[in-house]
Amino acid sequence: TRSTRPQRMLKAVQKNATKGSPESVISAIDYFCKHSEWAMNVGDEKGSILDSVVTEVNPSTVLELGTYCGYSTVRIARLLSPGTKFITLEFNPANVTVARQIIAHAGLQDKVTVVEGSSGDLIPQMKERFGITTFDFIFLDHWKDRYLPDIKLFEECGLLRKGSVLLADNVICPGAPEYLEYVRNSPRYENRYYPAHLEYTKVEDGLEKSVFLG
Ligand SMILES: Cc1cc(-c2n[nH]c(CCNC(=O)c3cc(-c4ccc(F)cc4)cc(O)c3O)n2)ccn1
Ligand SMILES: [Mg+2]
Repeated sequence: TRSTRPQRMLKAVQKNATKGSPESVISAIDYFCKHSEWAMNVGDEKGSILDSVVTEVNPSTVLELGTYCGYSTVRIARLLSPGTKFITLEFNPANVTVARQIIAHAGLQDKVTVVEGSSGDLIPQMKERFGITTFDFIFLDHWKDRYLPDIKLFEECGLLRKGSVLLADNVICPGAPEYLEYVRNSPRYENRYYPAHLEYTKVEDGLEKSVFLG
């Protein structure tokens, strides 16, 4: 049967990227998405903003929602200090398989744990299953209608501390209007919007950074 887009992306990484080089994996995926097939990776423009925020926060605990093929997972993991606890959640089991192979090609398999499942089920399990107390950095890049319920879940589960940084992809396209309204009207968050474009296109999109004030 016909291969899937993530499987074709993995083949492109295995063919074109140097094993053990995160930068070459990132470049190979961006090349594939620009010249072969569009795919919903955060991309190079928004990826550079992600890089700058991760570097600024220098987190000890990281959660990514929405692994997809592991592109942003590789971008984040390559910047983390040794000993950082990094967990990424992916709903689609076929994508989990592809992501683990792309992350391994980058040589970053020991830096991150890829967990299959839905955010609503897994967030309440973070403390008991992974020994997390709070997250220093959270990258929201999963189903856009889950951004709002999941930030409320983080608050309810006591997974945020004063200074925790949340960075949300796609707040314009596909959009997360209820999430934006919540964080921008809540006295408990300090927000900054980073204008950009939908990955590999000229369509308007952006990232919203929200710092939890406790
Ligand atoms: C509930 C739950 C869910 C998950 C989960 N795992 N994997 C994902 C991926 C979600 N990502 C997207 O849907 C997404 C879509 C577009 C897009 C698509 C089509 C267009 F025309 C324009 C833009 C662009 C993007 O940048 C995106 O990130 N979610 C993991 C855990 N729990
Ligand atoms: Mg996204």
